[in-house]
Amino acid sequence: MQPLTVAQLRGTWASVLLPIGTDDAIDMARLERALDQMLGSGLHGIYTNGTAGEFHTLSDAEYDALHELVAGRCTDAGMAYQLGAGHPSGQLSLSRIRRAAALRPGAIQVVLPDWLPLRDDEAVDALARMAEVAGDVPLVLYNPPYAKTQVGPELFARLAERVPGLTGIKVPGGDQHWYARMAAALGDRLAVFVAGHTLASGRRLGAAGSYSNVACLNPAGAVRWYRLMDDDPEAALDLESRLRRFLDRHIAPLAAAGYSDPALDKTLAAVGGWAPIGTRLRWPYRWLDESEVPGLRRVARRVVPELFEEPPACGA
Ligand SMILES: N[C@@H](CC=O)C(=O)O
Repeated sequence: MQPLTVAQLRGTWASVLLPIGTDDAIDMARLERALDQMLGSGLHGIYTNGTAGEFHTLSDAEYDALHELVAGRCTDAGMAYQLGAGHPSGQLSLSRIRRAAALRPGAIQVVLPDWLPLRDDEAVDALARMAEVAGDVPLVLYNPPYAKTQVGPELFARLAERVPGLTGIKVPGGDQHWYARMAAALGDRLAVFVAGHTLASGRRLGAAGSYSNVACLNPAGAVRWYRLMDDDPEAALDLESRLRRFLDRHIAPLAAAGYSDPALDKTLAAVGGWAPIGTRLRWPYRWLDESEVPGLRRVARRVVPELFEEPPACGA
């Protein structure tokens, strides 16, 4: 596909989640079924290899097989796609960026080298080299709260200035002061993507879109909510506050109990029940037992029914 410009980088993007078998291998048949659902859901795009996509567990062979599959299916369906090439080792990232770029995604998501925190000049150097390897495919810098190098508005601005190939960032977001600092530092030089469940309020403050946990819950529902943000902003904000209540009361305690982000995102997908992904994670991470899902689903369907207009495709 064509490289995505800052202005084109918008909307609700859904993570490819990996169905994992009891042998710890990726179940490609179930993955195909999940892709079928995602490709028919009206998403702005699909991406791979976020934390939710368990990028930190993939061998090179799995990385290549997954990316050939996703790039091929998206191209055939006319769906926009981004490929993740993050890796805690900068050297291994460069190799993944090179292979991802050959599959012509709209952008490549990267993380900064992550074993040791980087000085600002090292972060600039890392991203500049990644952009050089990506060639004409733009980069989106993924900087989650657990990244060793935390990038603030001023460093994002410096990265945008020094690395023209950087078009977007994927960050948790923040309060109105955070958005004001980001706007002052960046202007409209980068597309800012924030946490999915904050998108209705975030778009009002300048967010361009989300790599969305709401799309984990229900891809088609997340798209309907995005449209509601334009058609009826007050109703979209009301949905956001109910969604935050559900997450605060029912998902945040799982995080507090030590479940990882992919465990939470896969739990959301199981609650949505739109594809046979399952809650299982790859070794050594713990996942929520599927027996917990029906109770969570009952609550979610009561609190945010708009996200579940169609019946679940599969049961948990
Ligand atoms: N943080 C996520 C977004 C989905 O929940 C990711 O790993 O991409």
